[in-house]
Amino acid sequence: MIVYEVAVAAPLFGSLTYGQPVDTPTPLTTGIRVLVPLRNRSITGYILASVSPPPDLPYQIKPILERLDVAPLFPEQLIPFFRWIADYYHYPLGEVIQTALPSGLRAGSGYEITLTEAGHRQLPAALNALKNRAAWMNRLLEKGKLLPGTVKTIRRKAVMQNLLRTWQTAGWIDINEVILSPAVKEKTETVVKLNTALQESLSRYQLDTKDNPEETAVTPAVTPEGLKKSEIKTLDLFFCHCKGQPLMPRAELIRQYSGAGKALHSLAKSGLVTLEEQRVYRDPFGKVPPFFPKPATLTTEQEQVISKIKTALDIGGFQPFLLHGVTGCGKTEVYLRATEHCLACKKTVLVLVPEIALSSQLEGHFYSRFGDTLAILHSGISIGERFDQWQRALQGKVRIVIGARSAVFAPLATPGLIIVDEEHEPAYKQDDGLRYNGRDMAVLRAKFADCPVLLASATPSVSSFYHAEQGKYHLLTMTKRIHDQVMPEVTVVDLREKKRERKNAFFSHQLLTALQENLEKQQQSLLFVNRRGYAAFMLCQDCGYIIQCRHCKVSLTHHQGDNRLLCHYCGYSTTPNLVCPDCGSSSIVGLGVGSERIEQEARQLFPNARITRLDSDTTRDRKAYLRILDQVRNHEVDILVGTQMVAKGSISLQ
Ligand SMILES: Nc1ncnc2c1ncn2[C@@H]1O[C@H](COP(=O)(O)OP(=O)(O)OP(=O)(O)O)[C@@H](O)[C@H]1O
Repeated sequence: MIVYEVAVAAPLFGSLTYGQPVDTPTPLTTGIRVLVPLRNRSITGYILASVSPPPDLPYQIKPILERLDVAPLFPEQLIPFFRWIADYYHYPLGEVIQTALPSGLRAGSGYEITLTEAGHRQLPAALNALKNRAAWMNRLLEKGKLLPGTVKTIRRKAVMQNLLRTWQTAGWIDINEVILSPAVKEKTETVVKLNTALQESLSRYQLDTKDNPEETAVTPAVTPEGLKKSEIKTLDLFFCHCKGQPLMPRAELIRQYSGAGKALHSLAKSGLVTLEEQRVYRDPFGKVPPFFPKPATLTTEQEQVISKIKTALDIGGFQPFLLHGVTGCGKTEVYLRATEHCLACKKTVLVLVPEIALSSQLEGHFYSRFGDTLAILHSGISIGERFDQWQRALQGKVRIVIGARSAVFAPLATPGLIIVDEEHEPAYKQDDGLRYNGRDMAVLRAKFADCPVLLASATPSVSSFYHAEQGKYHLLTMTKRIHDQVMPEVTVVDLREKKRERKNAFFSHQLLTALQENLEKQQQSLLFVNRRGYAAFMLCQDCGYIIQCRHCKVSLTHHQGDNRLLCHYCGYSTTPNLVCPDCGSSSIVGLGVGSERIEQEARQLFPNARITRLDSDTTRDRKAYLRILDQVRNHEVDILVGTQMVAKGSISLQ
């Protein structure tokens, strides 16, 4: 008998043992999801291994209820990594795996209620006798069925559960367990495929149009006899737009010519084309990232550092490096050359960035150098896109994965190099659920994958620097900026001085003059504020109470655009029109400054300037972020106001 070690997605430490599903004779593979019984529920589990059952078990092994995947969702090599994390962070193993996988993959079970023959006859009378009749009861009578979503809500109340049980015992309803499908599914599209004869015609057509580029229509030799005008036009479009490929998406043809749908249907009927469903990957790039050329030469420091990393890659094995390089010394080029070397050795590369803003910049660099052999994994892309990117990495269709901290779980079987950019960033720490540190997990993953790991920063974290000093990490140093650029001049202005003479509380004279000069010279300016929102906190003017989050007890930030007070810690929000919970006064004012406020003030001070704000409020999705970057690049912005997103080197001003 085959039995499996299964990690269930429930707060249980360790794993459980289940038997082969009753109706599936073939053995199951490691890394797939299954539905298993646990107490009185069915939940998702992940197969970790097939094991032989110990003899004389004092209990009976329950069989797996259902296999949920055909192919594994993660490579087997990741399992020891998951086990280590579960052990180290004292977190249930199945939930570690659940955290690692892209969201939307969770399947589960629910209950469906159907009305029986007896129920049809007797329930109406029983309902008439009820004092309060709920809406779902009428629906059950009308439709004869209640779906899992509704049943879940009804069963939340114990009294309703009892009522349902009574009806079930009376034989009026059946309550059946059903499998709920996961939120994300593979996306497919219909593609049109030419038959063999038309494929030959396509090759001839290409030869003809090569000699005679004016030729656009399908030649008579190509066109089979007796076709309708619409069919000829559709084939014509196919030949012109298929880029030499014998298949193209049906939707694209319909976009070009609305009659193509009907024509393709009849062409398929006569066997000239076939219509097939094909898997497509949702495009997270939205648009092609900007191109960054490869520098002709490397600086001496870059050469020295790259040579050390290349040696480590050639020798193989786990080697942690800490690259301490001043800002603008060309660390990105080090990543790119190391990646190039790693790919040449037929290995894969994992690159971690602390936040989405930075990932776009790096993506551009990697995309320029390596094309679309690259997957991106972070919360800035939709769950569907993330699922697709995960699948591409898993199936070996990409060789490089770039992403935020959760990308440390990327399903690359054997990464040859792991890079952690801005390794000091606190954003690598996950603050809820599995509270892991992405940077530390990257080092650990490299240890499991037996490959070098490169942590890089202009301001390394104290712990990494200490490890380097202790000789645990190899320290690589870059002290010179590219083209010997000087560091920017920094002036500290005490805003308390000459407070009364200033036009605005937040802008010093020096800042106003510098902004005015930049505008006159048609140069761009960047205003960094380390906090989003309008007012950093709300103060009761009568008793001095500061409005706090009811869950976290941190001060709430006023967001004027959304007209809400928001907790930046847990996301709790409330109306700004409130009275002081301490003294009941309604004189509450917003104090402290956020990016929204600075943007508003800057607009008042410089009404003719083009001002844009870049923070997580204005860039809720990645496309909005890329749009603002484009505006800055195209000099459509004079003053850019933003939070730490703007301070990360991904913005180059003119
Ligand atoms: N060998 C080189 N020759 C010419 N230009 C280079 C070279 N290497 C890098 N650059 C350019 O120098 C600039 C700064 O490099 P990069 O952004 O990689 O610095 P960094 O060390 O990553 O800085 P930060 O710490 O701010 O992220 C970029 O515009 C990059 O294209």
